[in-house]
Amino acid sequence: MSFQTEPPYTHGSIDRSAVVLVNLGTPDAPTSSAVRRYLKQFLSDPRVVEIPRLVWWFILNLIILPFRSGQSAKKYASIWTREGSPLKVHTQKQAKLLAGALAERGHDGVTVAMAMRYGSPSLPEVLAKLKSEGCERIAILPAYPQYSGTTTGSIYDAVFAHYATVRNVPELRFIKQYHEHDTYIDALRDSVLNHWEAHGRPEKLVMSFHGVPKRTLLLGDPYHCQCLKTARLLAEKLKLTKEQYVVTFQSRFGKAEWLQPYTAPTLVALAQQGVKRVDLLCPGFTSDCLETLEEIAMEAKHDFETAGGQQFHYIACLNETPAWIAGMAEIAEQHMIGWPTMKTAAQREADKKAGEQARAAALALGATN
Ligand SMILES: C=CC1=C(C)c2cc3[nH]c(cc4nc(cc5[nH]c(cc1n2)c(C)c5CCC(=O)O)C(CCC(=O)O)=C4C)c(C)c3C=C
Ligand SMILES: [Fe+2]
Ligand SMILES: [Fe+2]
Repeated sequence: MSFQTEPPYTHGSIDRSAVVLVNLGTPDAPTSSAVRRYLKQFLSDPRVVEIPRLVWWFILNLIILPFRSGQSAKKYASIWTREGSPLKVHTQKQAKLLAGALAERGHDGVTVAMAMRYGSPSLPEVLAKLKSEGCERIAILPAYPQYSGTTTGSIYDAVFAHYATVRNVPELRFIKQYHEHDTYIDALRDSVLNHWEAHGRPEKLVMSFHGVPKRTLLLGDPYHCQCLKTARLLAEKLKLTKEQYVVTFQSRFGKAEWLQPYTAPTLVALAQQGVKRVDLLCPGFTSDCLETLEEIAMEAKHDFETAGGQQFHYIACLNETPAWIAGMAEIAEQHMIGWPTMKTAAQREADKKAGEQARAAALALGATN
């Protein structure tokens, strides 16, 4: 094992703090080859698919990638924008706005970057760039409010793997979850209330979360409990009774049982029971993406309407809403406590002088810089 050579250590250099907003990742283009590359990296992660590696290698390379890449590429093409994949575009905008929000709150020594767990910009390249810019403290902010080993756990893996080759590792903080954070729940409530103010209320509010295999729940993954808690807190803030909302899970992959109830069959059942209007919100996704814009706003809407439903309203993700940008800033801020991100000019000047004195003392002892 060898570690990267560091630039010569300099006493008194100004170090910065950084927040890295990390999302899942998305293909570089809505083409079969780009989707294949993305799916191969994503679905090869043992956190995502927990079956014996050799068996999975054959299934992935001989069945899933050849068939799914083309089908998924068509779906991506249906949501692609001139700026690119919605997931990446929103995450980029959120990071930029988060930097502004932190600066407004008085944090002038914080860099905000965004990175993807799969695809680009990759976590290793972003973390290396931050290091080259002198960021000595890094807070990792996953785009997922609810913790799951399949998502947040995998971001931890990638961060640890990157620093496993680095000699001078920065101070690290990880934001594990914010499924019950007031600012997150309030931002969701505002989105729903704004929608209702403009369009009236539905008979049922459907809160649809990305699914995971049921087995992960049985093995101790807290994701399911955290989704239910988010839903309960949001329902309380909206003053909904149990009959007025339902929690469902979407995006099932493969043949195994995933968390239930599944979103699409629930919508069909609601329509068959005579429910004419549903509003659907995806609280677990902080940015709109393939799973919300195509699977929900197109496919699920079609399923509901085909089964006799009349109005299907999709309520967009938090994306760049001011309440959510402020929410992210508050969450990040709470995890940077103790970091010198709000130093006054006088404090900085004093730090610089102390650094110069330490450097002079080190040179006197024979150090070379
Ligand atoms: C194969 C197993 C999968 C698990 C487990 C899983 C968990 C999981 N995923 C998200 C968030 C997103 N998933 C997205 C796309 C997506 N997810 C899977 C599979 C699993 N996800 C696949 C194969 C895909 C790709 C699309 C497809 O071919 O169907 C996305 C959207 C990405 C985009 O580019 O827009 C998000 C976001 C969570 C939160 C989660 C577990 C909690
Ligand atoms: Fe997924
Ligand atoms: Fe999907």
